[in-house]
Amino acid sequence: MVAPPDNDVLWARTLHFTHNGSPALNGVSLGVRVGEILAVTGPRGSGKTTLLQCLAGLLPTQRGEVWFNSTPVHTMGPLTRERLRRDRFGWIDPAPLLVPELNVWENAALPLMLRGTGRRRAKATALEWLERLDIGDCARKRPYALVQAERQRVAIARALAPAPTVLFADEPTAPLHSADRAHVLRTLTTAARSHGITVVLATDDADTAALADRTVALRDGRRVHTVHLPPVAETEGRAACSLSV
Ligand SMILES: Nc1ncnc2c1ncn2[C@@H]1O[C@H](COP(=O)(O)OP(=O)(O)OP(=O)(O)O)[C@@H](O)[C@H]1O
Repeated sequence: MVAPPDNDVLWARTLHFTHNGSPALNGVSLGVRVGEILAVTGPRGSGKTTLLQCLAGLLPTQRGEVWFNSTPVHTMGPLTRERLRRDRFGWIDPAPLLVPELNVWENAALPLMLRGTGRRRAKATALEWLERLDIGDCARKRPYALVQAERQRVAIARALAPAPTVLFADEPTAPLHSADRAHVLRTLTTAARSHGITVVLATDDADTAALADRTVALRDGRRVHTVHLPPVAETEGRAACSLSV
């Protein structure tokens, strides 16, 4: 086993993953640098969610290696992976999963309290994040009283509140209206940059990927190389458009 480069917080080598016989990842290798926002793009079914779940230790590695800060994740047992996720990682699902019995601030404060932060401090931090995501007014409501887009903001606040080392965001703005999307994404990326949080973001939306520092594209469980065209002057762009038409 060769340890990953020092400036990579996460590193995967030739990852393969099969869901009940159906292949999802087919030899994916990648490194995620400390503090970067990395977009994982690709069409539906290309393996984005599976890749994030393997990197986050949610799925056990079947073949290949995953390293976090020079520690092998692929050799960890379920309990060690669970502790790693609790203490170092944050996760945002495409649909918000909140605890129905807890109110909004309690939901947002939950990961902090699970890490051992006292209730008062956890509440104050959760409230700050809820304010940043424009959902502070709902702090005492229960999840059922919120619309889906508000619940997703709570889920994002909950993921950011403990300032995880790595935040995995799987289509985090999927339930939001396009008007809300840009604001929530900008809040997420600004917060990540100011707190030095590394973000791995799965998306099939080009506008969302454009906010990342770097993009890794998947197709049928493999990495594919994308060509980045240099920006062209508006007139040249128009000429190219009309030519292609
Ligand atoms: N629990 C599962 N059981 C069986 N097959 C699965 C399961 N999860 C994913 N797959 C299959 O694995 C492949 C990769 O799925 P994955 O969800 O990782 O891709 P994705 O790019 O995130 O797609 P989407 O954008 O639809 O979530 C697909 O063919 C999918 O049908």
